[in-house]
Amino acid sequence: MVATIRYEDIVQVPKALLHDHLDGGLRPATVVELAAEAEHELPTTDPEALGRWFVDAANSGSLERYLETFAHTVGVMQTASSLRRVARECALDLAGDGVVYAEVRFAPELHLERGLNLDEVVAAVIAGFDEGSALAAAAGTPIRVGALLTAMRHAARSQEIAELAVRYRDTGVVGFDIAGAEAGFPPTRHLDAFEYLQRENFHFTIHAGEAFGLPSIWQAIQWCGADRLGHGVRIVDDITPGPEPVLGRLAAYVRDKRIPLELCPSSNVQTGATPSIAEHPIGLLRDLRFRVTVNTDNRLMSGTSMSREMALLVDTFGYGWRELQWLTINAMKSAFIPFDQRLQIIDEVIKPAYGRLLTGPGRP
Ligand SMILES: O=c1[nH]cnc2c1ncn2[C@@H]1O[C@H](CO)[C@@H](O)[C@H]1O
Ligand SMILES: [Zn+2]
Repeated sequence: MVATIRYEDIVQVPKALLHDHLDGGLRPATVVELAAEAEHELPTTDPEALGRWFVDAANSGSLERYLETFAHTVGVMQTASSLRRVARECALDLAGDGVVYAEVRFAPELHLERGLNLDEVVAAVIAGFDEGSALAAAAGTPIRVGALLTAMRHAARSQEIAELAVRYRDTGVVGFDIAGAEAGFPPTRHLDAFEYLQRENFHFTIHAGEAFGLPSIWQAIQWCGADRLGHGVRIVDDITPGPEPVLGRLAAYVRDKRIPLELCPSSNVQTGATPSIAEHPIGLLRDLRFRVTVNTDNRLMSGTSMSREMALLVDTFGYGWRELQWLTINAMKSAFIPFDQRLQIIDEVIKPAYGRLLTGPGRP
């Protein structure tokens, strides 16, 4: 089955992406140019070497050290024009990689160092997504990009960011998230924000079960009411392996309620959440039919793309088009846009394209 899937075909086929950080996806050349404008000092100003530096530095085995690399992206995203450019290029790069639907997240509170206010940050990013999407459509690779506003879990601005997200819900923001170091910063610190979002009938995901285990996932779901789990990969700690794996109560709840797991294979290896792609629990979680999705997390820090993450799964687990379609439909079902719009993308874009690959000449 592996031989029947070519990388170019993976790029062509429509993909949906739910977990991608704006400040983790800059083009290395853009970091270099923006750093020169901002007088921000980089480890190197050669774009190729810089791209390698990000991947090497992020290969630390620790989420905290992985997150240190963001100083060089957030540092050059402090003006409306730089934010707009980065967002425009993000939409274009995702569309060029065959992503038809993306939710891209960023933390407005990290972009206030040079005088922007929170609203200006959000407006600049949304303008960039809109520009990039219009250019992508003109180039024949249409994409829809929604923003998720992230609050940093070690900080104390989550209520404010949640209100900001709701304010922009009809103009490009589709949900809310918390991110940052997980150990020591439980999601319940931000309970007020989550309760506010629930009262507003808004959507949110929570980074949980990446650098910390089951208590974090349990709080995210049972205390905070998360719609989805950012990573959630440590849910396997509640599954006893064997020929007939046994699910604990939390794992059973997550599967029974179809709570989407935003798995990010390459990122999980870099932060030490799993030793290798081959040992990544995505194989087990798929076999057990959890609502698994595959994502990039930070394309710059992982030197990756949606197509590359899928190709890794094809190479490692022998996935074919059927599995890639399942992952894509899972992601689209789990998106934060209205149900009818999700269905439309599934029925009119995703299924026809995979259908052709599943039945085409030489295909299984
Ligand atoms: O995998 C991750 N886990 C937790 N936090 C992350 C991850 N990737 C990025 N960020 C954090 O999210 C902020 C907003 O995008 C980034 O600046 C980074 O600090
Ligand atoms: Zn993330």
